[in-house]
Parts: sequence; C-alpha cells; structure tokens
Amino acid sequence: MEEKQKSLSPPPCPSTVTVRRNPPRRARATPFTTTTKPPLSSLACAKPHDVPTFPIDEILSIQIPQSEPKPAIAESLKIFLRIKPLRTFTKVTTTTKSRPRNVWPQNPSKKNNAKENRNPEITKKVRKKDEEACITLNDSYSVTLTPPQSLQELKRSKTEVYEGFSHVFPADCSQNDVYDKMVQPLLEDFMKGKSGMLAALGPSGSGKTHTVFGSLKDPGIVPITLRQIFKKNDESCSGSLRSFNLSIFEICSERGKGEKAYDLLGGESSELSVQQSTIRGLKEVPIQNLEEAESLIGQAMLKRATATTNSNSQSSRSQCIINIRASCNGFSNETKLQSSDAMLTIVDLAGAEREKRTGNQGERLVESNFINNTSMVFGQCLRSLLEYQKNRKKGLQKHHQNSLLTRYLRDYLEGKKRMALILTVKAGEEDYLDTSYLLRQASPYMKIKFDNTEEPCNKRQLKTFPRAEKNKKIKLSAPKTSQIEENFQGERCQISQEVNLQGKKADPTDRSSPRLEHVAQDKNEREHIIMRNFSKVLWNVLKQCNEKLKVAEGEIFTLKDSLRREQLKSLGLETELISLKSSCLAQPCIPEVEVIVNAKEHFEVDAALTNERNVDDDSCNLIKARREAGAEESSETPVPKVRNVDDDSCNLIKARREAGAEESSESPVLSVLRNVDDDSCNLIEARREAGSEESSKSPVPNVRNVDVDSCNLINPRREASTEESSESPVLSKNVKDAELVPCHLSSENDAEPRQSVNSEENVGIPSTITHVEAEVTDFQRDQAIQNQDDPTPSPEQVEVSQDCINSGLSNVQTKSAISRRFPDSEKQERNRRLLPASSRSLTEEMNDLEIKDIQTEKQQVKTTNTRVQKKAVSIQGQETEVPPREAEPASTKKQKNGQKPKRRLQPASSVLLTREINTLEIEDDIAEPKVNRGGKKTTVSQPRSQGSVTLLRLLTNNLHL
Ligand SMILES: Nc1ncnc2c1ncn2[C@@H]1O[C@H](COP(=O)(O)OP(=O)(O)OP(=O)(O)O)[C@@H](O)[C@H]1O
Repeated sequence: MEEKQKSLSPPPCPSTVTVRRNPPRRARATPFTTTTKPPLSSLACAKPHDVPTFPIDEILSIQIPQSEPKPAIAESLKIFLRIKPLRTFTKVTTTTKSRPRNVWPQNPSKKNNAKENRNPEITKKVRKKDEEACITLNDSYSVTLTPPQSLQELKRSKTEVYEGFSHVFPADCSQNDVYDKMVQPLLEDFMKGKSGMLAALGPSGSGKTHTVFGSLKDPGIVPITLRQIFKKNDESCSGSLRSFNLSIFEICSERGKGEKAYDLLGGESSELSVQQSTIRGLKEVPIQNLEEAESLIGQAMLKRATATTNSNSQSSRSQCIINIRASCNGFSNETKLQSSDAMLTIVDLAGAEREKRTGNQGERLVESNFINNTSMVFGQCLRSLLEYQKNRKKGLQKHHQNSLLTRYLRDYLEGKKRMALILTVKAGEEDYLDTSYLLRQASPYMKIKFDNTEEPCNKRQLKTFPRAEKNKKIKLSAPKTSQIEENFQGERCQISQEVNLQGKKADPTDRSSPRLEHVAQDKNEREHIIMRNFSKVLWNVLKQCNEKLKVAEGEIFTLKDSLRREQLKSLGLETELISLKSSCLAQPCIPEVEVIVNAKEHFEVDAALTNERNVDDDSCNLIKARREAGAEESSETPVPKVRNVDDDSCNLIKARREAGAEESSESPVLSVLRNVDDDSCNLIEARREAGSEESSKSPVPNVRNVDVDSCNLINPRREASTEESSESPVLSKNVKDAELVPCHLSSENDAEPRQSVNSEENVGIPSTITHVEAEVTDFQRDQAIQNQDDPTPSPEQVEVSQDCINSGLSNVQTKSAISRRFPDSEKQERNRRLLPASSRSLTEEMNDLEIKDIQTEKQQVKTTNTRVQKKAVSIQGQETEVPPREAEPASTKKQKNGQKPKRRLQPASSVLLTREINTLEIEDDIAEPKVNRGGKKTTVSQPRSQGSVTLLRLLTNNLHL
C-alpha cells in the first residue's frame, strides 16, 4: 500500500510556495523551481483530457517552514536628560522691556551689554554666584537630586535618585553628543520612512532652545539633523528620489484668551488657520541643501516670539514646532520598497515658569499661564497614555483636546508613533524645585510604550493648504436667498478654480506642489465647510424670520386689544345714547339698554376669557351677534322705531295738519309730533310746548306725571275725549310710541264722531271698557278705515312700531292690551311675561274704573279750515259705520251688565301710585285756556291741566284713597 501511495504521490514540492491571491498589476514572473512548466504551444495543442489535475492536495500537504514572526516592537518611551552646566550667570533684576522677536544666533552676554549700553536707565544687578549643584550624575541612566541645605533642615525634601533614563547628558556634553545619542536613531528611522517626534521639556532657561537650535558656533539638534539628512541623502545616492521640506511654526497665546499659530517661514501674513488638529496655510519650504535649511532656521528664529525674563534673557514665549518632511518618490535602493513620506518633528516647548522666578507681570504673566498650561496638558496626555497602557479598559482620556499643541501631536501622545523626550534641567540649588518637579513628573513616562510599527505618514499633519483668502463674512441680517445663492455659487467657482490650480500644480516633477490626493481631500473638505457655512446662514435666516413673526404676532395682539377697547367704547357710547334717548322720551328703554349692557358684559367677559387669537373672531362674532340681537330687538327698540314712526308718521302729521289745522294747533299730539318728527329727543320740548299750550287738555303730561304704570289711563281718556279723538290716530301712534297705547285707539277715535265725544264730554265719563272692547272686536275694520281715510301708517308699520314700543316698554304694558292686540305674538307674550303682576292688576283695576272726563275743548272744535271740516265730515261718516254698541257709553254697558267694579287689594304699584297722587295738590280751580284771536292758545301758566286734575280725581275716587 505504501509503495502504491508513493508511486501515486506527486513529485516533491519546493520548500516555499507563493500563493498570491491578489497579485499586483505588475506582477513579476514566478520563478520556476522543480516543476517544469510545459510550453505554451504544447498547452495550446493539448487536448482537454490531457490537462493534469491541479495538485491541491499536494500543496496542502506541504509543510512550509514557518519563519519566526518578529515580535511586536514595543519600545519604551525614550527620555533623555540633559543637565545644564553650572556657570556664572547674570540675573537681571529689573527688566521691563521685552524683545518681541529673537535674533538668532545671539550671544546673551553681548546682548545684555548692548542693552545696558543702549538703555543706561535700566539698572542691573549682576552678581556672580558660585553655586552647588543639586543634581549629580550617577551614571548614564540615573541622577541623584539633592535638595538644598535649607530644605533639608526643614525636612521638607530628601535626596532622590531618578533612574531609567535613556541617557543622561552631563553638563559638559556637547551638542553632537546629544544628537548622536538621541537624534541619530530617530533620523535613521526617518530616513527609512518612519516618522518620529522629539520634544524638549524643562523649566525656563534650562537650555531647551539651546539644545534644539543651538547657535552658530554650537548648533543644536535641528541644524545637525539637517546636516546629517543631506549627508545621508548624498551618501545613499537616492537624492533624486527623496525630497525634503521644512516647515516651522509657533503656537502662542492670544492675550491669554486663545491660541494662535504663526508660520515662521511664511510671509507677512503669517497667521495660520487652525481647525481642530489641522493647521492650514502652513508653508512647506523645500530644502535642497544645508545652506537653504540653515538660512530658513535663522529666519524662523528671528520671527519667533521671545521675551526677557528673570530666568532667561531670551525666553521663548511660544511653542515652536519644526517639521522636516521627507518625500520619497520611487523605490529606495536600500529597502527595495516604495518609501512613504515621513515626518520628523522637533518641538521646542516654552519652559514652565514660576512667577517668583521669572517675575513676570502683565502680558508676560499671561504668557506664562499659557506656557504652563500647555506644559501641563502635555504632561496630562502622557500620564493618561501611561494609565491607558496599564489598564486599557479605562480608555484613553482626551486631554489632547485642551491645547492646540497636543491636538497637533495627538498621534504621538497616543503612543501611535515613535517619540522621544529630552528633559533639560538646571543644576543649581535654586533650581532644585523646578528640577525636582520635572523629574518627578517625567520619570513615569519612561514606562510608556509605543508601537514601533511604522504607519503611513499622518496626512493630517502633512496637509499644506495653499493660502486662500478668507471667506467673506456673509451678513446674517436676513440675507436674500439670491445673495446666498450667489455667495454659494461664488464659493463653488472659487473652489473649482483652486482645484484646477492645484491640479495643475500637482505635477509629479514639481515637488513643492501638493499631491492630487491632497487636492481631492481639500476639495471635499472645502465643500463640507461651504455647506456648513451655508447651513449656518440658512439657520440664521430662519431665526430672524421667526423673530419677525413673533414681532408681528405682538402687533396683532396689540391691535386686537385696541380693537377690543374701541368696541367697548362704542358699546358704552351706544348705551349712553340709548339712555339719553330714553331719558328724552321719559321712558326707559330697558330691553335695549339691557341688550346693550348684556352685550357689553358678555363682550367683556368673552374678551377676558377668550384666547388672544380668538379674541378677534369672538369679538367679531359678538359684534355680529349684537347686531343681530339689535336687529331683532330693533323692532322692539323704541328709539329707532320712534324715528321710523316719526318718518312714517310724518305724512300722517302732514295729513293731520291738512285735515285740521285748528285742531292740530290745539292738539298737543301734533305739537309733539312736530317735534318728534325732527328728533325724538325733542319730544320733551314738544311736550313742554304741548304742556304749556295744551296742558290743560292734553293727557300726555298728566300721564307722564302720574307714572308709567298709569299709562293705561290714557286710553279711556282718549276715548272719552272727542276732540282728541280726531287727532288720536296720530296721538295713538305717537303716544303709543311714547306711552305704549295701542294704535287701535286711533282708528277707533277716528271713527268716533266728534259730536258723540262732545256728548260724552257732557256726560263727563266715557266708558273706557266698552271702548276698549269695541276696539278689540273691530280692530281690523278700524284699520281698514284708517287705511282708506287716514294717511296714517299702514297697520304693519303701526304694528312694527307698536312692537317696538311695546318691547321697549314691556314693563308698563298691560296684559289685556297685548292679548287683544296681538294674541299670537311671541313678543307680546314675552312682554306679557315681563309685565309685573302689579301692573297687570293695576291695569285690570283701571279698566274697571269709570273715568269721567270733563275735559272738553270747545274752542278746538271750531275750525276755520274748510278742508279740515270736510275731513271731519268724512270722519263722522265713518263713524256711522261703527256699531252702536261701540258708541254706547261704558256706563250703559255697565248698567247692562249690572256689574260693579270689584274692589281688590291694591298691589304695591298701585299703592305707590296712590301715594304719588295723594301728594299732588289738586286744585279745584280749573284754569280756562286763553285763546287768542288766531285760535291758537297762548301760554298757560297753570300748574296742572284740567284733564289731569280730573284724572286725578277719578283716580282718587276710584281707588278709594
Ligand atoms: N548646555 C548648555 N551649554 C551652554 N549654554 C547653555 C546650555 N544650555 C543653555 N545654555 C544657555 O542658557 C541660556 C538659556 O538657554 P535657553 O534659552 O535654551 O533656555 P530655554 O529652556 O529655552 O528657556 P525658555 O524656555 O525660557 O525659552 C542661553 O543663553 C543658552 O545659551
């Protein structure tokens, strides 16, 4: 079996087999090993059944020798310590002026001497002091920190040993030593395409800037690095494939409020725009040789902000970042791999300062706060990284967001890239606290691990955007949509132009131009920014529209308030007008007033209760309702109807005037009507006139004087009065208007002959009851007669006016009168209900009274106008149509009926009426009216008319007062 298997087994496979799943496009030919590949021609000619099966089993059975995987390089953070040599130093006790910019290279001693010579006013105390070192070097990796004697006595501190440094540079070390130990490894990786960062930390004046930049005579790590870069580049003969760019910028505080970045290699406008961790507009200057690089370094140092403090005559006031970017084009001869961009970042932090040491004040103090804050955030980031690496469950705290520098160095501070720190300390005793603080803070950093696996160069830090003009600020005060669109279109055009320019610059031969991928990213980011700004503008526009809407709503509310007030005023005015009219008419217009008052109250209540937005509608509805109610009640309203009736009765009055001029001259009703024709308010004057002229004969003043409840007395009086009967249609209507006497009296009185009236006058007491009954039964007929003969208003008009008056004076209208006149009318029913019981009983009683009216106006009967006589004749003719029953006096009827008026308990109103009557001084003397030659009455100065006196007597007698 085994032999068979051996015979069937495929030939031995090579030791290594490359299975390429995703071969590159330019795949290289796979080297042939033992298996000979048949020629293509033979393959092409071979038949399908001759194709050998793919030896998948053989391949899988091959045991490939596994190369030992390289352990993940987890290097610890390299921390170097450099001790500044003890030396004679100058301490500036009074320094007031700080230089804004540094002059590099510069000799401090010469500088101080020059300053002293320039400004002799500045007093300087230069004292030389031989100090003892507080820090001693144990070995290349550890130091011992000894507190000064004063602190030892206080037992506040003790000697401490700090070890674990990557290397400790003694005071007498050179810049090259520092470079060799610290920078050289970073540079080698950098040249291989690995990015790295080196930062110098330490208190102010400890030698950070000296270490980083150095001087012409003693250049620091940056010049040395640049020198080594070009040296190595020349040695590797790959200079044509690698290019270097240099960029230097600083981050400083903006009067303590914020952080700003300035390009130290840029032109005049060196301020950079900062967005999160991206610094835009930073100029990357390609460097071809060392001379160019050194000149750029010198230029940057000149621009860097420095100031003189007690600790350092040239104290750096900003965080300075130097970026050296290596761009590799093609394959490296060393690695045979395509190299990526690498960045070597060297950071010269501003030294932490103590106020006591620096003596900073004002702006310097603000800068100190900024510097110390940045140093603190930097340390927090490292400590949080250490804690995170100890316990990754906690998560990495985002302290890097607290400063621009840490945001920019985020990848390093999160342990993603290699970095190294160099601590610079001063060895003097007086620097013990600063040194101790720094060592205690930084010694744990040695435990920080970082991945040495190279990542592609962080594009975020490499972004160099061409300087573009700042976007124009768009006015947020309600810009028009067209303006927004124009701005948007303009920005888009600008972007397209910039993109085109960038695309043109993205020539591979032009190393200074950004790459196409950067251009694409820039385009996307700029579009994003534009859309964001556009959305902000739209948001602001919407907010402003909302504010305007609120203002408009407020105006609407105020307008509604004013409208409500005006409506209330108008209601009040209407109420006053109605009350005035009612007072003029001497009759209360209670329903109308009630309607208005109720409407006003309802309106006020509604206005108070209804919502603001519904006020208008509600008020409008209320007004409509009020108008409707007014329309409904207008038929019951005496005032307007009085006007209507006045208008309607105008013709009647004229006719009456024509019919009986003399009578009308004597009639108080006509005189009243004349006045009422013009205006109802003049009714009082008319009545006064009537009272003055006809007061002795006119029932109207008396009725008014008696009471409203006694208005029913008018009917019998009118019926009894023949002289007035001729005028009674008008009187009935006018007095009806004013006194709620039904209009049936008019027709009846018209039909009543004057002679009979005279006879009745002679009798003295006409029968009111009989008369009323007659008018009820013959009401329609009387109306027909009226329509035929009298220019009185039509029955409908009279009815309407009657309704109006009745409703207006429903409190005084008798039930019987209403039931007779309008038995089916709802309004009358309502008025009947509204009529008080006392008034009804009084009316009934009054109907039972036998009123004897001795008032006759003989002089009125005599008319001089023939036409009026004809009219009177016609009226008399009409009277003949009246049934004799109607003509019968009430006494006769009473005798026939054999009924006596029942004496009942008087209601309260009657009692009041009686009291009023009793208070009246009834004079027996009846003043005779004076008649002038024209038949017109002169002014009568009698206090009471004859009729009224008679009426009072009747009342007194019948009421058994
Ligand atoms: N190792 C050194 N050898 C010689 N001189 C040094 C050394 N270190 C610092 N100095 C000198 O000390 C002075 C202060 O140094 P430097 O300006 O570098 O301090 P700094 O830490 O940058 O201070 P700051 O943080 O305020 O900028 C400089 O004049 C510098 O020449």
